[in-house]
Amino acid sequence: MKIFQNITVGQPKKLIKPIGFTILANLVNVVPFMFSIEVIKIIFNAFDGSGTGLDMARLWKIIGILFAYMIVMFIAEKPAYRHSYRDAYALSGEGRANLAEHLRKLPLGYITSRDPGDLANMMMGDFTLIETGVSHIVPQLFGALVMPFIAFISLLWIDWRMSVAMFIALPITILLLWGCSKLQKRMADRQMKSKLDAGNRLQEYLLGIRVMKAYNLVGEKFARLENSFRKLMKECIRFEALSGPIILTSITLIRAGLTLMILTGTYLLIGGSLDVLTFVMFLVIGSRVYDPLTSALMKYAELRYDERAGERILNLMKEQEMGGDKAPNGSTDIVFENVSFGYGDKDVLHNVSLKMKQGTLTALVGPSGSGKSTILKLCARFYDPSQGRVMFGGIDESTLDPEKLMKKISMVFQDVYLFQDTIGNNIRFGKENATDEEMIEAAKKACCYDFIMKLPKGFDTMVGEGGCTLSGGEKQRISIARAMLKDAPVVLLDEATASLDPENEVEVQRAINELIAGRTVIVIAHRLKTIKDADNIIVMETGKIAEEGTHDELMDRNGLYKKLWTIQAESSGWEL
Ligand SMILES: Nc1ncnc2c1ncn2[C@@H]1O[C@H](COP(=O)(O)OP(=O)(O)OP(=O)(O)O)[C@@H](O)[C@H]1O
Repeated sequence: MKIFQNITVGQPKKLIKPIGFTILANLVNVVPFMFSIEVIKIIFNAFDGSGTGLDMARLWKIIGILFAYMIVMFIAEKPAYRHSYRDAYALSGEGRANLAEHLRKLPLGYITSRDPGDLANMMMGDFTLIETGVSHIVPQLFGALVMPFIAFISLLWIDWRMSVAMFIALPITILLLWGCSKLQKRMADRQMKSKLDAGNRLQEYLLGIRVMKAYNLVGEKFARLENSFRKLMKECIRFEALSGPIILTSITLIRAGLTLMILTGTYLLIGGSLDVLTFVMFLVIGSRVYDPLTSALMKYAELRYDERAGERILNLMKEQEMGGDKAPNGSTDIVFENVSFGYGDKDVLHNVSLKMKQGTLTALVGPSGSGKSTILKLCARFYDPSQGRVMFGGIDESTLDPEKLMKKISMVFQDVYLFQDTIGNNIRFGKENATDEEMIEAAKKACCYDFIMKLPKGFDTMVGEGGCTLSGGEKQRISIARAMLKDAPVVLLDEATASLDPENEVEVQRAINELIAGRTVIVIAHRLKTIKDADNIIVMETGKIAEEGTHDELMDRNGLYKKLWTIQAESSGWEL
């Protein structure tokens, strides 16, 4: 059934053990109940005026059995619990890891189009719902049906009329719950959306608090946050207002079975077709038989959340990963053949053809938004082109295994992200099994050794979330050390020296020169002075190649490059 498929994120077999153990536990719980009926019989026989004495021997035997039962239960319950929960936690643990792995393999375009808060919520919140669903809610619902089922079957033999009266409401209740499930699912959906929206608003509020203060936007942004909280509150109340009556009606229906049975029993007793002992037995069973079911029903509404959580995860898992299984060959020539590409509906590159030869330095220049970063991203196969081909060493990149391709490429971006880890480990992301010597060597070449050694714990110093405790230039050099350690033959570089102070700029430039020596390099240059000696300069304009050539050739051509060069030279006081 789809609900079990969803709740277990496609592994319904993981429900077998939790349900099995819960049913077993409920079956075993029937034992003392059966014995209490036996005790009633013994007492009844002793005091029914027939002169039979109290069967003490039998009573002691029952007490002994119940005592042994308690000990066995105590010993057996622990492993049963462990087994049933282990599968649920394994499911969410493995599921989270699989989802993270899957996200990594999806095209970057998909990830950036999704809300990060939504993805994080799926990873943590939705899997927690799955855990509870698989370990508690589904097994408890199944387990709760065991007692009524056994009681119904056994009581049918004793008196079918009483049994039917007692249980007639149960199938009606199940039908009612099933009938309302679609509506509940829709409400759970709306509530989840509001929860997500409130989470995003909160994240925006906390991250942007500095800007809000600076521009006096706190009132406006707070109103947005408050509205989203209010909407969430409304959705929660709406969900409860809908679920509450459904659950209460179900519980009332079930309890009505007891009243109906008493009515039937009284009628039959008066009519002489039912004896007192049987009536008392039904009364005792009727007062207890539905207890587990009513308490499980209280949690029934949660099942809808769990189902939706699983469905969201399954839908994400269905997203197509980037294909390709070929390995790159030795060549690192990169060629664009009539490449067009856009982000969603927005066309960014139009029929671009270019060649970046192995061992050369190619510079991409052009106005902001002309498509330079997009070319770098296509080189690294963060996306596949919508038309044309990107060839790496003569092989179409869309047929290459993305991970094998990335082994050949180092990237240094402007916005460096450092993980919340030690500086040493942040550099080691370049090469996991690097020795300390290799790491230190890379740090020295990237001009970051000296400042790292001045930090309280050197390479063991923790970097704050997002690397906020280091300056922009320091973060840049750490990312260069990382790329240095990776030692890939191709370097993609988004030149980041423009925003640095002069001292940091010199250091970063020295580090970059070390990194690119002898490799195939594609660099986005914001300051043309730094790429004057490039083997080839590609000038981009609105997603097309406007010009191409060496610095001298482009200067002679008197086109966009010369115009950009002149503007920069005038504003910075360079000499032509
Ligand atoms: N993830 C994205 N989603 C949607 N549009 C994007 C995305 N990334 C870039 N763009 C758009 O694509 C166009 C080209 O962007 P790109 O970053 O390639 O230009 P660029 O030349 O590198 O600019 P800059 O020099 O300012 O970094 C821009 O209009 C930009 O707004």
